[in-house]
Amino acid sequence: MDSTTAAVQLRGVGKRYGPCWAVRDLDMAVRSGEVYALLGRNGAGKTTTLRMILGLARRSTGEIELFGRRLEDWGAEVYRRVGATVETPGFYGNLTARENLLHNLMILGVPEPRRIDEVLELVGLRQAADRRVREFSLGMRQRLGIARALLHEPRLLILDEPTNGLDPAGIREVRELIRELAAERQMAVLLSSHILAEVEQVADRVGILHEGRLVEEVSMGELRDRGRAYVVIETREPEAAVRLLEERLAVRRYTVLPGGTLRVYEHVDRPEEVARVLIEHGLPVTHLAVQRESLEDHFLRATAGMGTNPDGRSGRAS
Ligand SMILES: Nc1ncnc2c1ncn2[C@@H]1O[C@H](COP(=O)(O)OP(=O)(O)OP(=O)(O)O)[C@@H](O)[C@H]1O
Repeated sequence: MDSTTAAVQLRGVGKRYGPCWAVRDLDMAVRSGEVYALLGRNGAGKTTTLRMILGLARRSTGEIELFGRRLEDWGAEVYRRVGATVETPGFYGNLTARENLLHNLMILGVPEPRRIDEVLELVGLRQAADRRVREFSLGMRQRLGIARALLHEPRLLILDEPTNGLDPAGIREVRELIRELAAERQMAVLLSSHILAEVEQVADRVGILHEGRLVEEVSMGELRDRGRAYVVIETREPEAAVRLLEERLAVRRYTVLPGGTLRVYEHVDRPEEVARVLIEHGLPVTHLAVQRESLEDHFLRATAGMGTNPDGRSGRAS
């Protein structure tokens, strides 16, 4: 595999259950050293996508390649390269963490018990190695699940909702672990989540999945560096404000959000000019500031058809 080959590549992948498409026309790729998050509401098709990649669900259309080779052309050895927490069985509560992992090592046919200490260290559970799993908190179990997925040193890690049910400290630990695996071990990490704030902090790239389709792909680096700036204006008379800005400042690119908040994608370097025009004409402005588009903006626009106000009125930016 050369450095440009994706760890996982999907082309036109779809899954139909009866008349309904759970996933449709999905094109995406994850490379080594990259954390890619599939973000979507419940039922968007995230788990179905991960299951197809793992060969747990048969796809209806398209091609999936792992490390440059079609999924069908791989034998069982592909599972030496892939670790996952999708549909994995639970742990034996009356066994210790170490005993559980030893059991998994035997199933995997990896004759290296040393590896258990390494992965427990990696996920921060070394001290708890000899405690019974039934005494573990949810966060510890989640990390133990990731440890199990790492036992055979996979190059691609697939995590379904890895921070589900964790408290803030647990979320941070799992997030740091994921970042470390990608940055320091050059692993490709593909995860699913419905929690925007989480994804924003862990992913390099985010694919927004909505009703089975990938509606937008956002690079977090780009978003941080060059997020599109706009002037946000709150006024009780948004329609009048729009008319004024069109007339006086020749504003063309704007959006009126449901609720009346106005976003103007021009004059971001001169917001005082915008304020002056509105105030001079007696328009009551309660808030005016320059902001940048966040992942939340992208998500809302991509999944809720945001960009037009309830009357469908908007400028070119929407
Ligand atoms: N075995 C199945 N039979 C029929 N429909 C299914 C099956 N599995 C999933 N679906 C449907 O496919 C769609 C996508 O489900 P999927 O579980 O992939 O979504 P998700 O984004 O992972 O959501 P969640 O976070 O709620 O699991 C849903 O409408 C779901 O009802």
